[in-house]
Amino acid sequence: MEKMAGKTLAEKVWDQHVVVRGEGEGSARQPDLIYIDLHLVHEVTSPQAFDGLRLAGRPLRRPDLTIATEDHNVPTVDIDKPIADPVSRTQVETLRRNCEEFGVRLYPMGDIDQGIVHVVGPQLGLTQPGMTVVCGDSHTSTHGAFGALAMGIGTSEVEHVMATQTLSLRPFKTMAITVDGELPEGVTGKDLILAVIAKIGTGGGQGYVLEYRGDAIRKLSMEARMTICNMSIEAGARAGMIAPDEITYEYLRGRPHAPQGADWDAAVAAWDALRTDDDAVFDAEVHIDGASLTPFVTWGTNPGQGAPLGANVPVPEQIADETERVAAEKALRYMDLEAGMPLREIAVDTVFVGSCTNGRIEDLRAVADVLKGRKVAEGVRMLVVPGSMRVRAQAEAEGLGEIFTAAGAEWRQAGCSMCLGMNPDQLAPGERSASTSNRNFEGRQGKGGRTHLVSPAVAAATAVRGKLSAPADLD
Ligand SMILES: CC(C)[C@H](C(=O)O)[C@@H](O)C(=O)O
Ligand code: SF4
Repeated sequence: MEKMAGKTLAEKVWDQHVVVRGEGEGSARQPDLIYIDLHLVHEVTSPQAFDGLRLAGRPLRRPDLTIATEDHNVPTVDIDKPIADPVSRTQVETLRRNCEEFGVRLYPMGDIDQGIVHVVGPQLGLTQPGMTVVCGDSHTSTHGAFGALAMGIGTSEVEHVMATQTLSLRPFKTMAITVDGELPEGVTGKDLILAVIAKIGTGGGQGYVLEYRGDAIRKLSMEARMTICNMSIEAGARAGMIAPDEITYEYLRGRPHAPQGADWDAAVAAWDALRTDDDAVFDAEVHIDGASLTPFVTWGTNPGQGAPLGANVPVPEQIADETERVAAEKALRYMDLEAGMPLREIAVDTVFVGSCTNGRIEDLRAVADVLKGRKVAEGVRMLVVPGSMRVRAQAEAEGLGEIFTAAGAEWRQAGCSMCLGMNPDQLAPGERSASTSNRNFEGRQGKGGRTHLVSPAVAAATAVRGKLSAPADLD
């Protein structure tokens, strides 16, 4: 980052936030102290941090830049009743007490602004281009879709940010992921990011901030951009970013926390200047031909074990790399899949639409488009879970809720839900899902559960056919 050439988007945002530059050069350079513009908080990773402040007798440095919501542990039905599970109830009650004591704005269950932390920030216009955003949550990378430098942090760092509004961070490397050409019809941001992770691997982004660029990215909606940045962490990256443009501004304009009037114009001028300079040099570059992509699904137990829906489950003996071969064998055993079988023949018993990856309004519209006039296959349970209560309200206003219910899906309240097994929405041992979430690790959606990561359109078509499918596979 000491280059004389132009700067990348990530470097510009970083430079604008350096409070104290670390001493030394090159690999010996000490971390920089970075100012944090927005700190998002949820019930899972905040209790110890608040305890730490309390023990040290310190106040929260900037309550006005801190915002909390309840998401991981909340049930998505009967939310007017006390949470039945004692662990979840304690988590949520602790967050409420802490927020009250330290003066943090909190969106509790039942509030119109409650929802998954990474859906709530953008929807309120809290997440803005050029900001540094942190949260004790790995999928904070979502906010990079706005041209923010957004990173997941650990609990001790959460405490540091609470106490000082700064964070000690090591400089990163930069990687450009350029997607040129036009995405074929039916290919979404989710398919694109699953293909990227399959290509570079779950460790491919380690130490890097990824910048997604190219024609195909420029044409994507904010929702799709968020899906892509969200899963940067699944490639091991520190963050993912997309330069702000008219689509970003259109999304932000008029949101409750977006700048207004003359402030808006000044903000847009500053945001325009954040783009990567033409002469900037990335530490690594990856190119993807957007036109070559098709709907993409995972067959294994990490997000990099994916393939085009039209392909077959891999045959481990044919995988040259030994580590990958052993991983594939293990994954197929856990997933109970036959090597070489067509992915389209994999039958599921559960379909989950939701999460911070794909629980936004555009995702729900895509699902409704497929489900309209159709039925969820017999024996398949389908959950549609909005990422926030506002997303739910909008979906209701657009008549989507009725479409889901008429098709036989369960239309729920907002939360992380079946993305992870921290609330009542879980897979039973041996159950198999098509899920729009971001992680397919062993037991992620419930002990012994098996997960195939898919796009919302594929999730909906799979619900109708009962086997992994794209909308084009339906009559
Ligand atoms: C609970 C939280 C710490 C975790 C994360 O950091 O990502 C969760 O959101 C997840 O998706 O696994
Ligand atoms: S929806 Fe899933 S990935 Fe996103 S914050 Fe919640 S648990 Fe983590």
